Amino acid sequence: MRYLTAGESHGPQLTAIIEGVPSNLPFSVDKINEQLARRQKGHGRGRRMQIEKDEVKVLSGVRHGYTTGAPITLVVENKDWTHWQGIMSVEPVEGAEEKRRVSRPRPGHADLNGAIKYHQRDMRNILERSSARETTIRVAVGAVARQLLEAFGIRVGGQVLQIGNVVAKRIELPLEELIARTEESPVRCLDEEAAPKMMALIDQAKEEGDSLGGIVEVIVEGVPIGLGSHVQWDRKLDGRLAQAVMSIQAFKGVEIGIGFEAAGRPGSQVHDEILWSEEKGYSRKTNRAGGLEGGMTTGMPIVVRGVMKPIPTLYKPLMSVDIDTREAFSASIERSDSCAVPAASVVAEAVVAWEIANAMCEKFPSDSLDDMLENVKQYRAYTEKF
Ligand SMILES: Cc1cc2nc3c(=O)[nH]c(=O)nc-3n(C[C@H](O)[C@H](O)[C@H](O)COP(=O)(O)O)c2cc1C
Ligand SMILES: C=C(O[C@@H]1CC(C(=O)O)=C[C@@H](OP(=O)(O)O)[C@H]1O)C(=O)O
Repeated sequence: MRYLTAGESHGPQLTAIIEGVPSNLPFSVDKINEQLARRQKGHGRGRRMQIEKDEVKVLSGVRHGYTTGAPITLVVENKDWTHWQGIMSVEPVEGAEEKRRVSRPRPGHADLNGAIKYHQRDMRNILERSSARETTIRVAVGAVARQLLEAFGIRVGGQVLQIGNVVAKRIELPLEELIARTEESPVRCLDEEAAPKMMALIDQAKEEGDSLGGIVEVIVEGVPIGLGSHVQWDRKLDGRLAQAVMSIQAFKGVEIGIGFEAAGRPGSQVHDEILWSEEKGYSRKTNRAGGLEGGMTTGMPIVVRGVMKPIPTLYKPLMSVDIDTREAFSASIERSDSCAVPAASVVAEAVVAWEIANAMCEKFPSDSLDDMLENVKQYRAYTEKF
């Protein structure tokens, strides 16, 4: 499978075309909207989230509730566009190019590098596309991937493990329960002591005109052994997951399993001993590898974490240089999120779901769900007996 997204933050809509989704997959628009709504929640978001109410339109590739195998087109409209029509107009509009022109690059954003690279003197032409508004449509794409994974009993959940300097206890629960409980938390955190502290810290940062980042974790359960491959660098599933998570706006680090902690531990406390039983076949005593060895799934839960930097737009302004005058200025802003870690955890789940669904389609014949179900069933029986 593959997909592309298009659309600007304040343009009329975001669009994705997904190619290669197996035919005959039961397809629910409501399930996509559920994921879009999850992404819009979370303590610390700015005024834009009060304007938007993200809902998907499906324009192709689905008929009478099932995929047909043809490319699927997803669209989410930007409600804010009504306020930006002239400024974002495709056709020239008199005077509009000067209105909301951006000549002052924001530190921590794509503005300056993009302007230089693409020969733009109005940095709006960069920021409109680099904005994390684009994560909306990636969550919609991920929601399609989730529906494919569901057909094989593969579930994806996640939690927030850190916001600013508040570190949560990592609580292990059956995945269904974890998914239900994180929905109840405005910061998507299961640690009941840490969650209120995270919220208070976000409020404090907002008051002080500052911003916060954090750590999110994604867990995938029910994956067969052997997705991905050790034979070529770009087929290694751990590498592909890292790229997917790192591609989320503001993500600066990724780890799988115990990740960075492995550096300080002796090997005896890193590697997972192999077990075999009549009922389960092969498994691991522990899951420090986070479900991946040699670029392939081990059949244990996949555990991926990502670090999000603090939001770069600050009400407490940082210094920059105006590209017209080359004079220093201190940035002024109208609105921004103070913390988007809870929202980003939903985005991380979506991009991970996509990579796993894609790996499933590579491993098994995937023109139709019928082919795929049959093959996965046979393969699972084979791995249990191996
Ligand atoms: C869900 C989400 C919401 C974000 N909201 C904002 C925001 O309101 N203001 C802002 O300056 N950056 C925001 N960002 C981060 C920027 O989009 C990102 O830092 C920027 O595009 C530069 O890219 P880089 O940090 O990946 O290098 C958000 C990121 C995510 C994932
Ligand atoms: C719109 C979304 O996030 C936006 C991401 C973003 C950025 O610079 O990345 C900046 C803000 O947009 P605006 O400048 O319009 O207030 C966020 O609201 C969204 O998540 O749907």
